[in-house]
Amino acid sequence: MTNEPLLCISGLRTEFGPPGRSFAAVDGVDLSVARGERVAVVGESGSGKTVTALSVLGLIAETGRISAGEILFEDRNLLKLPKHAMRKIRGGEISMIFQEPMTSLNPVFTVGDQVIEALTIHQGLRGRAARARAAELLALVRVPSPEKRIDNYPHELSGGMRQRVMIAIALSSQPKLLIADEPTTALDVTVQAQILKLLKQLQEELGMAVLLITHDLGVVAQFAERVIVMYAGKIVETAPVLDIFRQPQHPYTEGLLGSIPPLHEDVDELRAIEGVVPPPFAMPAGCRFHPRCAHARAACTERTPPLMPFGDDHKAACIRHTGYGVASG
Ligand SMILES: Nc1ncnc2c1ncn2[C@@H]1O[C@H](COP(=O)(O)OP(=O)(O)OP(=O)(O)O)[C@@H](O)[C@H]1O
Repeated sequence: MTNEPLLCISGLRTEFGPPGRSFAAVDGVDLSVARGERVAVVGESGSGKTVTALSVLGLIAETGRISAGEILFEDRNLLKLPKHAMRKIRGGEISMIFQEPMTSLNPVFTVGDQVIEALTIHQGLRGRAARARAAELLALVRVPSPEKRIDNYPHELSGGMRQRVMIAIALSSQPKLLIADEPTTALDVTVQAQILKLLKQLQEELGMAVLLITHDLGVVAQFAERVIVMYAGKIVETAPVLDIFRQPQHPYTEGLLGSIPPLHEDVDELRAIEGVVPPPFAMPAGCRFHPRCAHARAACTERTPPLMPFGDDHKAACIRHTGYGVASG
């Protein structure tokens, strides 16, 4: 990994709903990914992880819009690019994989056809050269007997194999950044671990950066170098992966850690955080986590805490450690 930024998001605000009655699903997010870095964005359902990723990819639904912020990819501001230039970057320099490989693959074409189609679009490859490269890509993602598997239809493959094919398609353009949104959630635990291991190996072999989105801190531990914790449309903590597990600073991060099942213990009940993420149209004032937070005081209901430093590359948006004194924003 180098420290040179590849993706740099600042002040991102993404809204949905009609003008005048819109609400922000992502509100003031600053996030960067360095070349060759593995970053995970973690948070419960509804915290704005997917909307952040879709904002980068220029794939926000028509009912939504990016109303503030900048998204720099290398030296290009993606929010200012013409549509055709953005289409070239998406699936090209920035690739993505999603949760459900069965719905992403077309059931009426062989997996080979689908890898070849991606190679034709992004690399201009056709015919025998495209087929040979498709087989190479299947081998790269460790699909056994790629020469045979290339002629299989998606339903002839297991869920894990289908996700490998999706990864092969995503890699066909030799992306600089791979965005993986819950790539292992639909898979059983053993296959999940294999896919995460594969993604990590590929990231190291190919040197691309990976932004992985997950609600699962177990996945974060297996994969990430740096972690971004999101809650209710905002980043509440960001730190190197070990710091997140050893010295979490935000009560929300502590809550997420409390809901990981211990590896070698039988537990009757996981300590999930009580309550749910508020919907974007009903955000509480002040710290958005305060209604669910055991440490909340009056100050927490009044002002939104900014991200404050807690050591090298470690920031959290909580005023608990300041004696509830420092709050701005
Ligand atoms: N097209 C849309 N129209 C209206 N609201 C939306 C739209 N897409 C997302 N939202 C809202 O934005 C908020 C953030 O959603 P997002 O999908 O980013 O959360 P997430 O953290 O990725 O959770 P999940 O893991 O469930 O996808 C949610 O409250 C969601 O309902």
